[in-house]
Amino acid sequence: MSPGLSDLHDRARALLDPVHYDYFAGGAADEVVLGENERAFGRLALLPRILRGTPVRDLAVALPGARASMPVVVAPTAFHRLAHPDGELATARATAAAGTVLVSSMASTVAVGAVVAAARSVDPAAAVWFQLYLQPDPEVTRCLVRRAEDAGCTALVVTADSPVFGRRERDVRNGFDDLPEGFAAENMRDLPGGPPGGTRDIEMSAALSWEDLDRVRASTALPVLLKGVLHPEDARLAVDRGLDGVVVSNHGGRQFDAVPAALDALPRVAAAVDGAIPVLLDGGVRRGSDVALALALGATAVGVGRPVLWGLAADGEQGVRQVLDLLRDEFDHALALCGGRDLADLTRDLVVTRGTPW
Ligand SMILES: Cc1cc2nc3c(=O)[nH]c(=O)nc-3n(C[C@H](O)[C@H](O)[C@H](O)COP(=O)(O)O)c2cc1C
Ligand SMILES: CCCCCCC(=O)C(=O)O
Repeated sequence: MSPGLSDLHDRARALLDPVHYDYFAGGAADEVVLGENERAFGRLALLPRILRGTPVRDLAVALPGARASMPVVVAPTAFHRLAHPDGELATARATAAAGTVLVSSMASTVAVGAVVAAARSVDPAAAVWFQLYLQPDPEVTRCLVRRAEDAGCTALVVTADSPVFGRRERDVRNGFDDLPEGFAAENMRDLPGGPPGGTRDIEMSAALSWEDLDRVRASTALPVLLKGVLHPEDARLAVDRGLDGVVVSNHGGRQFDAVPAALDALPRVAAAVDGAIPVLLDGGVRRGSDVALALALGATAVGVGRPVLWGLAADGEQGVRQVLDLLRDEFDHALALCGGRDLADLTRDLVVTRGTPW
């Protein structure tokens, strides 16, 4: 982690309620995957090309429903008002100012309409995607999709890695199982079957299937991406079923502590997709060189989760700006040192395993 990010992390830890810090920082069970996500980047090295660069590099990338100024988007994370009173509004403004995409969590503490409005107050063309957990009651899912459409979101990201909620032992130890008084998952307010004026719980369901996802695909004209893909066969199914992108992700090590690091799962997923749709990756991205490695292994862009929360907790909108600016500068620097002019120059032949002659 760069000194800039680790400083923000230290400040965030000092400012946050320790129970909320643990919720943000923690992972499932022994937190093996949490650490592996970061260590996986350290096991690989980049093999630069020389004498083929340019002084000004093009970092922009076309994504479903968005053109981003760099291949780094803000991954969906819940409950930003626990990190800072401005919550998701601050994150949305900072992300729009950085010219990239905010994936707004269904478990946001600000309703999606206000999140999009905050982003568009900075840049009228700002792209916000809506992250969705399919709900067992299809009518609730339909309402959430409509809310995202009405808010002006430009894509949906369906998270499918949570048939049940991960065992997060820090949260169990801390007794953190509900939001404090005065905070709510605002997108869940006034939904069918919920209390009038109140919020419904977000439900995880092991009964959901590809057919439920097909129904969402058929119900909207928005691009639909699938998040939580690790098995190449699931990536192939996503292509076959007309999805618009996949996100290789183990939920930041928060769901199942027996899965591979996200980066280690990427090459086979990218091979299975074979360029048919964009492949995003999140989990453990902490440096611009991590972004370059992921792109060289087949990612179209990466998502960052916790670093954004540390920036938000440390310094609100400014802190999130700092995180995104830092990653952009570092990535641009890494691209220059690889002899790259644009993202297409980050190819598989640049990646070697550290510690073994190649
Ligand atoms: C505090 C926290 C809350 C999260 N909430 C969500 C969520 O609401 N929906 C979702 O799909 N993923 C959620 N995630 C997972 C992130 O989208 C992403 O996969 C993960 O944070 C990436 O790893 P990183 O934190 O190492 O960058 C959450 C992650 C964290 C740390
Ligand atoms: C049942 C509450 C759902 C909140 C989801 C947030 C999340 O995905 C996380 O990793 O935490």
